[in-house]
Amino acid sequence: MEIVVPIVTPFTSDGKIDETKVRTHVENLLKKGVDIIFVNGTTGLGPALSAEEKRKMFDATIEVTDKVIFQVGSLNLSETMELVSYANKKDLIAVASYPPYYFSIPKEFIVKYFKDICSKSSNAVYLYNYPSATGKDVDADMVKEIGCISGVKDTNPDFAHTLRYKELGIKTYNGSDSLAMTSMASGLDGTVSGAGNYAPEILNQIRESLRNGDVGSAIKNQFVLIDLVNLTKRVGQFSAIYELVEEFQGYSVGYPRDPIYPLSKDSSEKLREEARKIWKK
Ligand SMILES: O=C(O)C(=O)C[C@@H](O)[C@H](O)COP(=O)(O)O
Repeated sequence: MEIVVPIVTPFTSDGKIDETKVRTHVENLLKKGVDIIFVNGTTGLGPALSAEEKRKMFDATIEVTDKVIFQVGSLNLSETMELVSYANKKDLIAVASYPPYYFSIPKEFIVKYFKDICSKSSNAVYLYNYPSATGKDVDADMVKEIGCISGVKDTNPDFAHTLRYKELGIKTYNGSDSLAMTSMASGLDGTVSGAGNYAPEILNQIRESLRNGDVGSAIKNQFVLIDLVNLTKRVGQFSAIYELVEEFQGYSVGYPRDPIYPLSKDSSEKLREEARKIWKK
């Protein structure tokens, strides 16, 4: 029942990565029971990061822990390969990648993309499958055809789709916050939860309740998480997370970066007030 958090990327007001804030955030999450840090994911605005910025996020995180999944994917394979090679010299759990997104490409290209990454990587290679964001579904049959994927984060409301990967005997996580409890209760290896940035305690409470057979409490906390996530989606999920980390964890993780605009002062205050009503810490 692992808790994996795809961390935010803390930017300064002029759009640079603030490595000190990365380390502070990672240290706190580990203290709060998070097991693995996923860098350069969706919540980390991965597709908006340059290769150098992805590397910076990875370097800042591995200063604190080697329990890291390093998302390296991009639409420039040579950049991705540079990051894979860079990771070959480091200690981490795995490199990961979403499939090439935006462009309509044949399935064979996706298979080749992951085979190319595997051929370069001395680390485990994980798939980040997020069909609603990338427009591509690299399902269990494709993973079998690729033949070298040893883990997957499947952000998918279709839990049966996620279970199919587990049949392959690979590390399997679901990346939907609304399925955090199900992911931990169902024989997957755990949950990947963006909400874990600001509410790691809730994920831990769900896990402890499940370990104690207290499904009632687990579901109650899952509903709190769902309500918080739905609240963030109403104002801009990826900007709202920065606000709620400060509100609930007590430190700043800087700002998002335009065009993922920071919330206005008024929106931030309203969000925080609503969030405190949902989660009476
Ligand atoms: O930020 C990441 O890399 C994640 O895994 C979480 C991501 O898959 C996404 O934010 C999940 O959104 P939903 O809970 O599916 O609305």
